[in-house]
Amino acid sequence: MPDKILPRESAQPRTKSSSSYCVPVSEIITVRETEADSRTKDNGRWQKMSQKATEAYPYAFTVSCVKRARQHHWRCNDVTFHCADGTVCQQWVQTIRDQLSALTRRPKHLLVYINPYGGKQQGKRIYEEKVAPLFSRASISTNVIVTEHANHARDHLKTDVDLKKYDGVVCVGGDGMFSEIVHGLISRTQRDSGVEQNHAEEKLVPCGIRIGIIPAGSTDCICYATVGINDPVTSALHIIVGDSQPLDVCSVHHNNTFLKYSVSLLGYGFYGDVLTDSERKRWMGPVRYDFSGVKMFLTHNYYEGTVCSTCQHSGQLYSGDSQDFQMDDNISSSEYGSDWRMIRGKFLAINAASMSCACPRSPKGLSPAAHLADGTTDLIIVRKCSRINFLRHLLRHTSKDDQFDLSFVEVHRVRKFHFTPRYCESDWDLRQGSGEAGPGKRLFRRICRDHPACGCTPAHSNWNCDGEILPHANIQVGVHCQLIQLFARGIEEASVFEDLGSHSAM
Ligand SMILES: CCCCCCCCCCCCC/C=C/[C@@H](O)[C@H](CO)NC(=O)CCCCCCCCCCCCCCC
Ligand SMILES: Nc1ncnc2c1ncn2[C@@H]1O[C@H](COP(=O)(O)OP(=O)(O)OP(=O)(O)O)[C@@H](O)[C@H]1O
Ligand SMILES: [Ca+2]
Repeated sequence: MPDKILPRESAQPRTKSSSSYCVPVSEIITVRETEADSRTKDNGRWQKMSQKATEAYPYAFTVSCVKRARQHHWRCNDVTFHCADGTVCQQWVQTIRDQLSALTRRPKHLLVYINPYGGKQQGKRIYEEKVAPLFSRASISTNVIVTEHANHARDHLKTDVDLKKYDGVVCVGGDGMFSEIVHGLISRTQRDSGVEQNHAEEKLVPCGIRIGIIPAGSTDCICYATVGINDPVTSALHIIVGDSQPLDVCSVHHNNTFLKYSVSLLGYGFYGDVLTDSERKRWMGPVRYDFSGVKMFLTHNYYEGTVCSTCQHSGQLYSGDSQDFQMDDNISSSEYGSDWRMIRGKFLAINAASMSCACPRSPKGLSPAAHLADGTTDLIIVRKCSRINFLRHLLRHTSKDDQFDLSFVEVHRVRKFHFTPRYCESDWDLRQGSGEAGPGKRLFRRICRDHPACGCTPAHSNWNCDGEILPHANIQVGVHCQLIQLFARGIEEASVFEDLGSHSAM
């Protein structure tokens, strides 16, 4: 490597001294020859070089690289290096370009879908102003499609696209838009491999193409939980450097019919009701969730039914870290066999979190220790309790206190679960031996369900499946380990932000 090179002093914290600057090649976005001007823009600030120095080092090149900022934000930082010799300068630029082209995990061609109506309806502007210029600097070519209706992206991916032309699919929008991409790609992959999605026990084939998310939604919990922040520039940079993060996907079936896939939250009761109520208030934007959240908190609906879950996988006993979680005394050998745990009762919420579900409302999320890619989902069961106790549980999502350390909350790390609402359980009353709800009472419950104005608690809620309402309460869920890959790397440790000198390459 050429040795006569003088970096501009920059405000980058990684600078070890005024004459050395370390950047891992894997974090370089691009390099270009620049005018050796006495005024150089480094780190967004104009810096002046002395006349003498400019004369001694008349050649320059600029490296654009990742710079870490607070709270997991990434930014693109320009550092200009000055050389005495033009050939040396060119050699540097060529060497860096060669090193960059040897990075095979970086995408070159991307298919981008923009939802112009997600979140605060800023998707198009965010992409054009913040993301497209970065992709173009990184020499990534794009095919951009602005969606015209719901499920446009999903159906396009399912049937029309030649996926071989692309190294990744990017969505600009929220969790709902991401869900469209996931459904399109998984369905396409299964169809191409001859796998029948309607069979709940079928092993699904992993998708071969990575997905990027540019956050422009209302919750953006997938971005928050896999990158650490919902910031468009940060996500664009993770795509450019070619990060990979596998993700588990839950399949949801009703009898032997496929309903949906879920990657973040499957929530019955409270989160199902919040979503159902908030869909009618879409015009409010992201604040609709807070409005409906308060309303459903005050309504305090509870639902009866049975949850059966297992942490076994393909006939082998699961030996993961489920002992981290408190176990309950509901363990029973049920009709499913002794490996299944059956929990019956009245619930305020049944939540399956396949990732932490961290979001701006709850930076630690619904299940702070959930794994992104271990083939399990965290089943959180909140039994019927007083409003004040439920509020204690909710409030703990926003503080350091453990939201599971309450007598009416339990959590199990599972690979499969089924839920049957009470009104679907034909033999419930026989098993209870109470005769409490005979045919007359059942008819009454049906009338109540059909006429909510009577004021009693409704018989069933809806499932919130990653922000989409599911029409069936009775569902079977299985986790498919690492079915998809994201352009992300999981949440970086704080130490990465403090000291980067150890993996330098220049
Ligand atoms: C007192 C403050 C308590 C704050 C408790 C905050 C807990 C928040 C947990 C958020 C979990 C988000 C899970 C992500 C799910 C996504 O797949 C999905 C699609 O984007 N988003 C939603 O369904 C959107 C779901 C949005 C749910 C918002 C719930 C807001 C609850 C507010 C309750 C207030 C009670 C106040 C009583 C006076
Ligand atoms: N052109 C479009 N017109 C109407 N709806 C669309 C269009 N494109 C996509 N959608 C649908 O809009 C819904 C919401 O989009 P998105 O997830 O991007 O935003 P959000 O719901 O505000 O955010 P979040 O999911 O993070 O809460 C998705 O379910 C998606 O299917
Ligand atoms: Ca998981």
